[in-house]
Amino acid sequence: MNRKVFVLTGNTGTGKTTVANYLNEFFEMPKVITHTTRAPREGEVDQVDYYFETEASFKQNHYLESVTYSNYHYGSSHEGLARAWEKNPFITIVLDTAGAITYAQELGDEAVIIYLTVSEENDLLTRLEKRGDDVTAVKERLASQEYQRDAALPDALRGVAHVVINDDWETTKEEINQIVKQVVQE
Ligand SMILES: Nc1ncnc2c1ncn2[C@@H]1O[C@H](COP(=O)(O)OP(=O)(O)OP(=O)(O)O)[C@@H](O)[C@H]1O
Ligand SMILES: Nc1nc2c(ncn2[C@@H]2O[C@H](COP(=O)(O)O)[C@@H](O)[C@H]2O)c(=O)[nH]1
Repeated sequence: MNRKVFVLTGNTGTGKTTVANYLNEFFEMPKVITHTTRAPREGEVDQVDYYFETEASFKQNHYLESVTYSNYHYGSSHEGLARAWEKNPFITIVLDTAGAITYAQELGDEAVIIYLTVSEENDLLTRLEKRGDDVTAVKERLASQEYQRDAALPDALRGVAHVVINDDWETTKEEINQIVKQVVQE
């Protein structure tokens, strides 16, 4: 069966969730919900934004990959993937670049990697502030090692990932539509 997971990766604020929501709304692609031990932020809902886990419950799942940031675990489980694939052969997941590299290695052609970026780094700060993120937390995130790492396409994703520069949303939608069309026809 031609099943695919569209992996949306890239730095904070580049539009990964926006693209996942678009793919859900216009192509009915369910989003794989990942697991984390960090606490929910204001407005986040368990089993919608994440499966919010304790240290003990996090260990109960079977992970395709997992990462640890600021002492919190994040992981995408085989169970979560299966639940999304039960609904549709085309699904999405939002991951950092470390996760995207693992997906490319483990799933090969089943993983369609889309690396999102912007031309002007300053736009990210503006977008995240507009999104309502706490300004101090945003500045910390933009100064983090993970931010530096995800600011450029990792070597392991060169020639593998579709790179989409999300400056103008209308242009981005067209590029995403083209990628979907190409993948669905494969
Ligand atoms: N092309 C665009 N032009 C202007 N604003 C945009 C564009 N794309 C997304 N945004 C806005 O930028 C903000 C960040 O987008 P989004 O939440 O999708 O980013 P993200 O990559 O998922 O971030 P994070 O990893 O921090 O969760 C949102 O408020 C979104 O509406
Ligand atoms: N490799 C993985 N990365 C994940 C997973 N779930 C989320 N993420 C990424 O982690 C950072 C931090 O997320 P935040 O919600 O605390 O801001 C972000 O880049 C997410 O995309 C996962 O299961 N595996």
